[in-house]
Amino acid sequence: MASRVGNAHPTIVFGELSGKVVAFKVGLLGLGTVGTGTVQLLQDRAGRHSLMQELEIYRVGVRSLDKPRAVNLPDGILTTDLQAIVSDPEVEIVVEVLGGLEPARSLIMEAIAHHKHVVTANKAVIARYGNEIFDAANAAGVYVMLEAAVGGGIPVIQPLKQTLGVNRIHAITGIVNGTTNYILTRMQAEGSSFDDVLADAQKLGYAEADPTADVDGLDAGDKIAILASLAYGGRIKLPDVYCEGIRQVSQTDIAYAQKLGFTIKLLAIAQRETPSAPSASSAPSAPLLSVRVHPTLIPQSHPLASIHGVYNAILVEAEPLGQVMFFGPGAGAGATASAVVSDILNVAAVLKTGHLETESASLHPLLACTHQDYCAIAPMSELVTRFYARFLTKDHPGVIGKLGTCFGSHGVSLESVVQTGIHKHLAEIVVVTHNVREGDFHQALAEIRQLEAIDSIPSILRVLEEGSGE
Ligand SMILES: NC(=O)C1=CN([C@@H]2O[C@H](COP(=O)(O)OP(=O)(O)OC[C@H]3O[C@@H](n4cnc5c(N)ncnc54)[C@H](OP(=O)(O)O)[C@@H]3O)[C@@H](O)[C@H]2O)C=CC1
Ligand SMILES: N[C@@H](CC=O)C(=O)O
Ligand code: NA
Repeated sequence: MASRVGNAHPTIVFGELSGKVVAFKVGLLGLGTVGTGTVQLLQDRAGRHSLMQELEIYRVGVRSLDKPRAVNLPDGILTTDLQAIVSDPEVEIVVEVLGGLEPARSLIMEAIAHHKHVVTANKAVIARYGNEIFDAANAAGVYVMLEAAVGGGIPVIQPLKQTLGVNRIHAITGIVNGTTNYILTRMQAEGSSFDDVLADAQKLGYAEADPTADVDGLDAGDKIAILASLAYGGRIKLPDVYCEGIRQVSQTDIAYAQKLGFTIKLLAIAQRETPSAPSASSAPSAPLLSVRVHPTLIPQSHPLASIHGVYNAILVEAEPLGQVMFFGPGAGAGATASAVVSDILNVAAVLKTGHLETESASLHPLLACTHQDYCAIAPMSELVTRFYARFLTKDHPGVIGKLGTCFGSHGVSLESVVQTGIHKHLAEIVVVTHNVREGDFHQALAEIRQLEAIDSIPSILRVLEEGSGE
């Protein structure tokens, strides 16, 4: 019998024993969109990596045994006792695809306590409880893998941990939420209403159980926190991540953006605010980061402007590599299952080497997450970006001049000013600024709001800063 680090339970033997292939037993928690895709992939192995032959779906935990399922499982596999799965001595790898915070978090912690390796697609849990989960996993000598948690099927977590690890990352700019990209794409292409398109995204299995997480930018916030943590080698406090969703993006702004040569995307951005070259002291200091999610006007020529529908893309700017963009389906059963099963395979591959079987074994440094320190996040007021703002004003002579004066007195320089006509006795004026400190822009707006001629400011959106990723 093989034994693993610190495992109090009798353990299964990996690989071949007396000529008989012994499988890695997988305990799957959840059989919804991603769980079903995972089972389908594990049951259809021909033509895929040969190590998949050694993965066995041992138990599948669900809420209801009566629900019709799209997959056939042998009797006795399906159970509502998820607790029993994470503590079963036979189970080697626990796959958590339940979603939500609880019981997902507790089950992951319990699986780790029972020395199971964990594969999860749950960015909400990892972004909030990554600290306790990775501390526990490192202490227990087990892996927690999360490729499916960001960008669905797109390989981006493993590249950040491995192939990109030798680079200094300047910025990550991503479309990382399939639901909102699908909504924005259809609103822009067809003029469809927000609510109708959201309902379609839910039917297609893209949206979270509570789609608020998608629409309000929180899902993208969780994902960029995870990416930033990997790229900058430190933990991220989730409340420091600024999140603004797409509810306020209107057809009017979509039309203006198009006229001005932009497209509107929900971007998740992590970038260094301090120079990336180390100082003469050579001691690596934690970089000051900007980590944020907001709808953004991006030039139609930008590589992210052509990412449509449920597709995601993550543009990484790195030194010495330069720009690299990861692109692919960011949600959906098959795509996400591809990431889940590749994580299972990675764990199985390490286990097959027998690497963890001795007491002195340590986790593979390119698969484990071992950060201890926190990254410093700059306040949004310090962000330097461009802005788009739409004003409704009384049709008085000299209004544009007054707007210009207020902006000018706060150092806000305007790139363009457009007035298209009168709506219900009000003039509509749209301005796009050059790069400006966000705090200065808001001070100018506070002054503008006091102007007698201003009726309202229905939209304020950020515009991708000049020189960013183009
Ligand atoms: N959908 C997607 O495209 C993607 C999803 N993800 C992530 O994957 C995870 C799963 O998402 P998805 O498959 O869409 O979710 P679903 O809602 O489709 O499926 C959830 C599954 O978990 C089971 N479940 C939920 N809560 C419990 C509980 N308390 N006890 C027992 N079983 C429970 C459900 O059981 P039952 O079937 O009996 O109701 C269901 O099988 C989430 O973390 C999500 O963020 C990541 C990338 C893409
Ligand atoms: N709800 C998420 C699913 C994948 O993470 C999305 O729409 O991107
Ligand atoms: Na991924």
